[in-house]
Amino acid sequence: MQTVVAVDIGNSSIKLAVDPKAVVVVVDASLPDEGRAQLISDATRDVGSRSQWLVCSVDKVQTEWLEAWVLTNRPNDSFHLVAANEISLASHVRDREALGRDRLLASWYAADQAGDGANAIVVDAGTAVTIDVVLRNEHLGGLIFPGTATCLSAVSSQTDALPDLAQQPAPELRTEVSLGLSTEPAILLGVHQLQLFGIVSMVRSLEQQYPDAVVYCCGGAFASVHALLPESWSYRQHFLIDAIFRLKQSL
Ligand SMILES: Nc1ncnc2c1ncn2[C@@H]1O[C@H](COP(=O)(O)OP(=O)(O)OP(=O)(O)O)[C@@H](O)[C@H]1O
Ligand SMILES: CC(C)(CO)[C@@H](O)C(=O)NCCC(=O)O
Repeated sequence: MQTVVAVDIGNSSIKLAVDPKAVVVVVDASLPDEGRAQLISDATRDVGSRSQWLVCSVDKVQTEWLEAWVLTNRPNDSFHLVAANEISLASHVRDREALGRDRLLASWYAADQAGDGANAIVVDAGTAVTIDVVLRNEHLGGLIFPGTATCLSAVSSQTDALPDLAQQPAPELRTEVSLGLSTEPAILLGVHQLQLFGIVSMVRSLEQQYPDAVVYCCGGAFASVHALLPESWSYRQHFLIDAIFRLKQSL
């Protein structure tokens, strides 16, 4: 059987897996070309030729780079970019092509996982955070706002005194709001708690409006805080990768 390499290209990382049960390899998009190429080459070393790369992307430059890498290094493979019309979920958004492919795919998969036409809310906390609502198998629309690292860089570039802490590790968070005792912890706690508590309160409001919605959370920013999410929410670290393997079954 043909191997599928599932690839999720975001603005901060390329994630790929060669099997639904395989470890997902996360390649930092800011690495130099050789570094990214090495990680991708290692991850696909044992994959047979004539594999199909099934790619969901929101970053054109990374996509063109990866496609060129596959063409040069694995010329017998095929490279398929998931198109909006391959995702069978109606959406109320005005321009379906402009809707992030990751949002459309995650919404379709959330509805699939919730099952039986159940309502779903999907939160993807990456470079940008997105929250999308699916009601009775229709995507209603969503929200987009800057993610943690994006906020940390922005608050530094827009001020004179604040350092850029985008590369700093996440502080330990609790269910109550904690205070910082100097500038750096004040910024880190402020931004990380803004993300966590902002997401929780907006999604709780959506849950009131759309009762019985199943909530799915994914994206890099949940890596260190998913234990603090409401218990009924489902944290699925690599939701988009799972969605690509599921989509393959319906193509
Ligand atoms: N261990 C961590 N703890 C907290 N936040 C993290 C951690 N690792 C990554 N992040 C955050 O997650 C972001 C990257 O997440 P991810 O790789 O899911 O983004 P992406 O899919 O490339 O972005 P997008 O889909 O928005 O284009 C980083 O910008 C950073 O804010
Ligand atoms: C918001 C991001 C960056 C999140 O990955 C992506 O979904 C995107 O580039 N969206 C395009 C705009 C939109 O979804 O309306």
